[in-house]
Amino acid sequence: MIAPSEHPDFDAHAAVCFLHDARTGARAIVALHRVDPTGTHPSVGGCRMRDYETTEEALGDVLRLSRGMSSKCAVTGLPFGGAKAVVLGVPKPAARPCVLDAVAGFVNSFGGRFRTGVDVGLSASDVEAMRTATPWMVGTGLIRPDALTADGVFATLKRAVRHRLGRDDLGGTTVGVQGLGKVGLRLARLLLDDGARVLGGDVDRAANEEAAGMGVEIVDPASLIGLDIEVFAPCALGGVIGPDTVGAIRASVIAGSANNQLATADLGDALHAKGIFYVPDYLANAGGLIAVAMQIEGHDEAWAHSRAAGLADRLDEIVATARSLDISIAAAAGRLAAERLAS
Ligand SMILES: NC(=O)c1ccc[n+]([C@@H]2O[C@H](COP(=O)([O-])OP(=O)(O)OC[C@H]3O[C@@H](n4cnc5c(N)ncnc54)[C@H](O)[C@@H]3O)[C@@H](O)[C@H]2O)c1
Repeated sequence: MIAPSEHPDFDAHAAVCFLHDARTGARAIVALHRVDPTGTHPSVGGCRMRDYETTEEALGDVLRLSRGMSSKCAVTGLPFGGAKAVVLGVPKPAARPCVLDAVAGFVNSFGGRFRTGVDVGLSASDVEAMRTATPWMVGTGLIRPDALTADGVFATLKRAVRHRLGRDDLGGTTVGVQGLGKVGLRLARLLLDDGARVLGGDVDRAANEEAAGMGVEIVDPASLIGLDIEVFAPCALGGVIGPDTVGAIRASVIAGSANNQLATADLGDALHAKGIFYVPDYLANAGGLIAVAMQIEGHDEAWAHSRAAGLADRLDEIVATARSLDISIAAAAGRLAAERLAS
């Protein structure tokens, strides 16, 4: 396997640590992209569990996701460093508690400099189980991160619709939600309540059934990106907008919760050239981070709700920069994040 520093997604990460637990066979990687040198603020990011095909694939995922967390902290003005954990392989149910225990011990070894919580493949009950082995699990406060993530996506999606389509409410707007998990399902509910027509799809049949019961029109999730919809909301996994798919997009707005939606950073400019209003994923989905900040810093619920709603105002600032410099929204957000990280 190549050294982390030679991986194309390595971005001068502060630390990349590997777990290989001999007792359980558990394997995990923690990447700390940026750390607070004063030790005042921890580095934060969720813990993802997936069946990666190779260790390199998992390494690339954790390097990109932790960098995205730093961008998220920067654009939201939160003082944490970006980090992430990935667990390599979904264990059989009988082995799951032991693997979670080993991963929790790994998290513990960072002594609080790394805080983590739920991400794809981990449930709230998994996080509760890990809390028995480490006090550094987050997202267990009064507001669930996935709920606030959906609220933030909804707020930025609506603002993007105002910018691009000139509408203040979603009545009659057609939105396609790809992935109907914790975030996608709640987002679908918010969209329906606002009058949108919601098409959605998930690879999981139970998720589709639950969404259909709410009024979502179920379609093949892979086809969603090319459908004649006005808004595309990717809420499954990353890389959904790639060089091969960008040409097929007919939506005018893209706003969703999935991390790393663009397979490569230059696709933000390609979307802009097509007249597509792309809300940078690390802004749209920053609600989860706000829920975590609320818990770490001891804020109240009103603070968290107002910060999540305020993501739409952050989008306005980014749009103003993009217009004044005649660059894409993705490029303007990238500049803002880079400037804040540098300072
Ligand atoms: N939960 C949070 O607080 C949070 C915060 C920020 C970003 N995100 C990101 O948002 C996305 C969704 O998070 P979540 O918490 O809802 O996860 P989740 O695991 O609850 O839901 C993901 C859903 O996507 C489905 N899926 C997987 N592959 C798919 C495919 N190819 N096509 C369609 N559906 C597919 C899964 O079956 C699942 O139902 C992830 O990318 C996650 O990293 C989540």
